Amino acid sequence: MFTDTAHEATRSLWLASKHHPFIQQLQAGTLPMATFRDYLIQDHHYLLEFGRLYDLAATQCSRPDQAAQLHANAEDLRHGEIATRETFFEKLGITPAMIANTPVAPTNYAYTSHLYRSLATAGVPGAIAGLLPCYWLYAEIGEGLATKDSPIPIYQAWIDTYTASDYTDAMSDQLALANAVATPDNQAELCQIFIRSSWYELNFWQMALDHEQWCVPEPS
Ligand SMILES: Cc1ncc(C[n+]2csc(CCO)c2C)c(N)n1
Repeated sequence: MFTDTAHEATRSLWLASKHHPFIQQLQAGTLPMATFRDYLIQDHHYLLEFGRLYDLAATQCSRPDQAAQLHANAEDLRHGEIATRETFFEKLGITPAMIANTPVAPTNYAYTSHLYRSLATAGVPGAIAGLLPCYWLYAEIGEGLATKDSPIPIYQAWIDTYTASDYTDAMSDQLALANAVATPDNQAELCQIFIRSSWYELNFWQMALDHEQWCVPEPS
């Protein structure tokens, strides 16, 4: 099955994400709040692209049932993760202007560009394969973090998002969708896309930890 092969191929990358200092410090409560804030702002930009890509993939999908699932995923994302993050922004005093004035960091830009490229080069199955690690890796990270509470309530609230049962239940639908669009002909390409997304996931933690910036301001 595609998802088994892809999971096996990314074992060490996922382990590196699960053990990344960002995650360890989040659980220990030692992650600087400025780093968490930066992560949330970058991730907001990321999640908006994620939703757009689901909608775009849905418009290109020839199977009505799969198109409906992709649209539903986009809606669930907006009502779920994106809405939850709004409450974090309120608690932390992060305003829409602050978000709008923060440029998308290089790794974030490259990651979301990879997702669009996957749709462009490998069609709807490519987009689904590219988006799958985002869902699945966070579920596994949440599972790993569930053993011990973080002493910082907002860090624990972040962790709780990915251990909630409605989130983990939705996982099986995502896995089924990925296996439904994988074929003997596209499986190797989908696996490469999945691996690259997993690699970007790892780099995304490091981007937040480093407060990654462009060397010169973005052209406007
Ligand atoms: C860099 C990054 N990767 C993955 C996720 C997690 N995530 C993104 S979309 C989605 C599905 C619906 O919520 C999930 C779980 C994130 N937040 N940021």
